[in-house]
Amino acid sequence: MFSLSNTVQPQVTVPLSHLINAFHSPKNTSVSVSASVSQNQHRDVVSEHEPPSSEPILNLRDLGLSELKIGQIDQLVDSLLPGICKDKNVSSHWHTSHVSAQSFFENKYVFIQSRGFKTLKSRTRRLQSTSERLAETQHTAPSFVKGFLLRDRGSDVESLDKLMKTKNIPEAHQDAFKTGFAEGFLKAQALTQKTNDSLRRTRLIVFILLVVGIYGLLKNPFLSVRFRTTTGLDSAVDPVQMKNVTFEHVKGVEEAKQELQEVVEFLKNPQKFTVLGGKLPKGILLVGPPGTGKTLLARAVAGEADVPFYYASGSEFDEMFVGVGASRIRNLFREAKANAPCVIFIDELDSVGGKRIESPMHPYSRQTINQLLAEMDGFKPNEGVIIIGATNFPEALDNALIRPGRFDMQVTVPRPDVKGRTEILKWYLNKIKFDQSVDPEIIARGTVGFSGAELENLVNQAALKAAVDGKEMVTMKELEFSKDKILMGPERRSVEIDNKNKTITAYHESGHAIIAYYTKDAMPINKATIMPRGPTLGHVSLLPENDRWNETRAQLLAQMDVSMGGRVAEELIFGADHITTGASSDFDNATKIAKQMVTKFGMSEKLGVMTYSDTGKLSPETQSAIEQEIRILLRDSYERAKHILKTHAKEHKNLAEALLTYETLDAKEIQIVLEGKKLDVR
Ligand SMILES: Nc1ncnc2c1ncn2[C@@H]1O[C@H](COP(=O)(O)OP(=O)(O)OP(=O)(O)O)[C@@H](O)[C@H]1O
Ligand SMILES: [Zn+2]
Repeated sequence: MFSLSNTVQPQVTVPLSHLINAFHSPKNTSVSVSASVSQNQHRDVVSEHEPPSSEPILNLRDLGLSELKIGQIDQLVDSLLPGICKDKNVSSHWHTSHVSAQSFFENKYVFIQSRGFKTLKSRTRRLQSTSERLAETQHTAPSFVKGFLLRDRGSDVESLDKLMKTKNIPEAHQDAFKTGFAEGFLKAQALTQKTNDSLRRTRLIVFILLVVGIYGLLKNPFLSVRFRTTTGLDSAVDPVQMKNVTFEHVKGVEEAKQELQEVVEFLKNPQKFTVLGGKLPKGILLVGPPGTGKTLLARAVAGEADVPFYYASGSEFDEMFVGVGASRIRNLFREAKANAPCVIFIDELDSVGGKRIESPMHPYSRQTINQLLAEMDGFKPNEGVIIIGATNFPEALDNALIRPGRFDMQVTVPRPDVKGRTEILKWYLNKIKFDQSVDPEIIARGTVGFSGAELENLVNQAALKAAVDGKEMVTMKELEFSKDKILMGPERRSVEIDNKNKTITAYHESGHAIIAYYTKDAMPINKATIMPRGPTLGHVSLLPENDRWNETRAQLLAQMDVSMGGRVAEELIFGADHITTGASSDFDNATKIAKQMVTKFGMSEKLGVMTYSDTGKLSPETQSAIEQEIRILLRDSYERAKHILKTHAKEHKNLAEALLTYETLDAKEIQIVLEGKKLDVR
């Protein structure tokens, strides 16, 4: 994802995960972590902050830890912050962390700092433990640079976050909002020609970066790790051979794995595959929320096929210098083609291939995206290069990218359901010591909406908690503790669905399902779920038995009835005063059908077999006759749905309860519940 701090205040930025990698280094004899948060006395965006403190606050050895696991650093920072912040507002929900660590790495003092927006994105990046990312952005910084960096001010996160809160911006759009905000901010600055502090600072930092970059280049030959700056001066690419990462390591995303299996076959033997007539996309788009394992899956594809894996992050292509993004892409593909078969993975594809490219913030991204397109067009399918892109927002992608011959295959990587969550928890629990009290399934039930990365974090935090408390093993208590902690953390609020809402959703979705089940002409149910996905809290999906070319009047009415089922359920179960806004798209749906029946399909007796295309040209009488008909159709549909739900009140309740327990039910399971039989506990 687009990272604001990179662009407004270009600087050495290292995700926390790199810190953690540094900690894992065997040469690491002593590590200290210090954390501070910028204190906010802002009135507008360009607020002034206290310079972050740089004294180490805590010594890892004091904690008796020799190394930090992924996620533990977060907890450390979390628990340190309240002590540092005098300002209660900041300490209760910190949004930016400024963490610095000094570690003995390659016999040099390494200064690592991480800062920037604590978006969901940056959070998951922090959770990542990939060694290639370490290689990408690690810096050796001489002490004079260190001094500069330490004196640098904090960012403007608090004010932005507050603004987003007051404007009620949904989580999914927050990054875009921040981008827009920053763009507006920069534009305004350009307009008023005010060379203020921040701009001067930016220049200073660009200069420092250049120095650091050159320094890094000079140092390169002597180091086993490549040091790359965010300036992109060093645009070399190294493949990362991920031994040992296979599909076995990715839990709870069975469907995605199945879809990718064919890609693995292809990579194992591209020529043979194409001779046999196999046809494969060049590009595969992995679509899903942050931390669901997209990177892991891509890596597993390479691992399964035992081919090189090239990693690039779209946000790195965000350029300040002309043509660097484009030339990086060129280098990347040149390398990859020379080592085919292989996998090129582009994380955060939306930040290089997004639609919002004509902007002062991204003056050169057009070039970058064009280069990417040219490269993708420039090799034949049997050359054995597979490009896997990952994005959280497929809608934000430039259309040119998703045309045939480019990223023309989409694989969804959803948040895991209760079964998937259990598997993921078990997987990570097996890496630590835990006692018999631990029941992964109970934790899984209580973590609706958690991604794989968050579940991993949960287990690690529990392990840290146990260590800090001097316990030998993790028990259920620590797991519950870290679950609650993550749930109550500032970032999870939107995903934490309280029981009341969950119950309403369960009855709402069961309402749809019951109508579908007991209406003769409705499509068969595919599955029902109360897993939140995107903006929805749950959904019921239906499957037409075969492709429908024509639909009968009865089928259309049945579809309307099914749509009505959600709201009717809410009204019957919770009372007319407690109906929710959750049914509005259901009504849209039903209204659309009713309207088409009347104005297009000639299915209204009153208006006859005539089509009414341009409603603007109709007489007021005809207009109101149409509206009247639509209203009647909708009202009748509502009544039919009500009748069915009243008749099957018992089944409705059973189904809602089953959904509350299992979250997702497939067609067969729904049938079992509705026939009054007991579901096997999975
Ligand atoms: N399904 C999963 N099974 C096992 N581990 C997982 C799973 N999903 C996430 N993880 C853990 O979380 C880490 C981060 O996940 P990963 O980087 O693959 O997510 P992502 O979907 O690529 O996120 P982003 O969109 O932020 O790039 C992984 O390295 C792994 O340790
Ligand atoms: Zn609904």
